[in-house]
Amino acid sequence: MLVALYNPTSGDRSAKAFFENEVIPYLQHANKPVDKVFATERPIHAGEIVLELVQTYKEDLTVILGSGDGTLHEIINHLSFIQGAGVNVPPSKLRFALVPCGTANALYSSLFPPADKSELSSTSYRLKSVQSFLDNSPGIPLTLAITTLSSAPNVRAQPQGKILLSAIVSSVVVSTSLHAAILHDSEQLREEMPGIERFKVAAQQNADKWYSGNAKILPAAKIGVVQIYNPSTRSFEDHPDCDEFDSIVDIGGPFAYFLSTVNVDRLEPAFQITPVARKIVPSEASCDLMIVCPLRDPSIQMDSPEARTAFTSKLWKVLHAAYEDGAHLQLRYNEKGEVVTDGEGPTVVEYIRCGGWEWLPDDVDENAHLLCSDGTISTIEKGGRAVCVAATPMDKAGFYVHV
Ligand SMILES: Nc1ncnc2c1ncn2[C@@H]1O[C@H](COP(=O)(O)OP(=O)(O)OP(=O)(O)O)[C@@H](O)[C@H]1O
Repeated sequence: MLVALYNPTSGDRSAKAFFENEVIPYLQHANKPVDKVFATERPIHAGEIVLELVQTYKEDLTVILGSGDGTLHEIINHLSFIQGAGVNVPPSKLRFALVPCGTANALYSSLFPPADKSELSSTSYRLKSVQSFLDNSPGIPLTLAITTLSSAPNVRAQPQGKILLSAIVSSVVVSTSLHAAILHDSEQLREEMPGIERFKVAAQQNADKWYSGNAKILPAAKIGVVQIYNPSTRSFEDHPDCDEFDSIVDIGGPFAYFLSTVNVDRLEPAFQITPVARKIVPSEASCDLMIVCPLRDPSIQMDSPEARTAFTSKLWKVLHAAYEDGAHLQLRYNEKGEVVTDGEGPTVVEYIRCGGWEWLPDDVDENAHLLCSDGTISTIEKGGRAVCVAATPMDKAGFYVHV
């Protein structure tokens, strides 16, 4: 069963025209006509359509999906939680050929890195995953990041307790701190600013915020240690705080940036925030974690309003460098705390490869309670925490993308 499914409201709303004029005729010419075409009519609809198809056609289903990352996120979550509690990834393989129709298309542009900006709008570029499907590529399984939000321990102890755990499955990004704050605030601005300028305004609103909490970094199962990227050798090493007796790494805040990805090295075609993710391919399900802790800056001794203001320009340097082929990993502090591209000073960014992580926001810092999962914002309860774990797809199950 071959179906085309598109979200007509994704990105610049051109999915319908692109499917009618390009995708469907292309498949027809290749002697693989689609059996059915679906357009989503509302949020969650994509998940409902695919669930019904999976129940009927099981293994024998390929979806040509025209959307951004958000629609894929909805499908994955709808299928994963259909039994109410716990994660229940579909028991069979579900195959997708992706057609980028969204605003950012993080997954597509990571799997098919564009040579330059002009390539993004070319039909042949947008049909690369469809072409892989036609070429009978087996597809690659998506690693899933499963994030569980839990209540405070005292709430958990109450006998009449309500639902205490909720989980979200991501195939692109899970973040807290600045990235989550920008996604949260930009959503509130959507009405008055429909274009991408709302992200810039949200970034300005949050420019000098730090986020208080603690993180525990967990090793991937087979490697058994947390790994940290060394930009000098351009390779991963065992994290120095990790040994055979304690494989968990504790990182104390405050944090300016805390973002983890699976499957992708970028969140937009040029914004390579976890650039090593696809250069050094992980050998098992792992998250690539990009952290900026301002107190690594030798010129900052303590958290103060002046220190936060002074740090803003350094954080922008990091984020701008991510647009230059992921050059932020090479940035270091000199003795004066200036951000430089040479020397032996501490790296501005900590780039970690791990099996997962736990985020414990400080009760008093409301901003640290926001969590972004593929663009969806959740709030961690006071006293609660978020635990994110990368999951290995089983042999004959999971979500596959033609690449
Ligand atoms: N017919 C519809 N009307 C309104 N919203 C819809 C409809 N169909 C789907 N949606 C919603 O649109 C949201 C955004 O879709 P999608 O992620 O595909 O595009 P995008 O946000 O432009 O791209 P990206 O995630 O790559 O930035 C989805 O989360 C879904 O809930």
